[in-house]
Amino acid sequence: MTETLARAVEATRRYGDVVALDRVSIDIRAGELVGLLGPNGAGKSTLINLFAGLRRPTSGLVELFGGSPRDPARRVRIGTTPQETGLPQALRVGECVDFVSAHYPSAVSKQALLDRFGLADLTRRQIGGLSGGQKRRLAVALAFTGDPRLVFLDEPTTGLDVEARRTLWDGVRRFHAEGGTVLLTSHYLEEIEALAQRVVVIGGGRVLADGSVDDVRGMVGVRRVSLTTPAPLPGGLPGVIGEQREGDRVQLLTSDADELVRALVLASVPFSGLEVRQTSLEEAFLAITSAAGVHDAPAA
Ligand SMILES: Nc1ncnc2c1ncn2[C@@H]1O[C@H](COP(=O)(O)OP(=O)(O)OP(=O)(O)O)[C@@H](O)[C@H]1O
Repeated sequence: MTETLARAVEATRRYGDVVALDRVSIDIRAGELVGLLGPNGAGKSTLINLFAGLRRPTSGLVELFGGSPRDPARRVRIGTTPQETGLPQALRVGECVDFVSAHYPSAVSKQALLDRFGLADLTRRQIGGLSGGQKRRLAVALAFTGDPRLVFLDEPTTGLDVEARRTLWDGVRRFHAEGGTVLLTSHYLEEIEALAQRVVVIGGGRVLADGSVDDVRGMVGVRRVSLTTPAPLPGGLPGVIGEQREGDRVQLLTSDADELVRALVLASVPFSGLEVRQTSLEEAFLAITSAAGVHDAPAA
């Protein structure tokens, strides 16, 4: 059986009256690339902090490599990039990598690391002079310095332009292809779809869905039915949970596409250009979180 690298069993974390995580159970197995998806305040960072040994659960169990996440011998085998990082402004990029490498028994090659994250040209630049996106890429690269088995990335590409985001994705994919395990949070659904094999949807401190990208889409079973009609649509169409019209083009989100199309035909709605397709992960995500009464929408 595949080894479990990180595990939460019925883990709850409170901050005063706030229940940030509510009896969460999840296993992260060796070789997985898991996307953690959820609206603001869902508990994503709290879960990473528990796994990384930065916080303790109020109740329940959290394990890293089969033991306490607070044990330095275990923590040295993980890499993390928190949501916000403070880098030493006066150091050069290369010096910063050397500084972080010195904390690990087996650091990766500096050149290879900087190449992998598109930072090789910046080795001699002072960190204070880097752009926001360059600093973010460095912060993410530093998570990989100590040759970790497991990496936690909390919104790794926030604030990056499309090209920088893709460079970073390539770096993460390479690590994963070489056997590394990754748990990443993201508000970019495109990112989760591009990188993750497994998606855990979390909302209001609870796990709402856990499966492949396709499973999560399928779980809500929502389909998008598009058609062109000049006529107004009759009321009470089966399973419709959303409707948008632009001119004569109508988009319907429905939980039962077959019944909906039958009803349109029976009502003699004059339509053309019928299309039925799977929803995006974003639509599935919104359906899951709204069904669970989690109202915060994900940031764009
Ligand atoms: N140190 C803290 N003290 C008090 N409340 C906290 C603390 N850290 C987190 N919380 C609360 O716990 C809940 C979960 O926060 P968390 O940061 O884990 O969510 P998140 O899913 O990472 O959100 P975001 O997407 O906005 O980063 C929120 O209600 C937050 O306000």
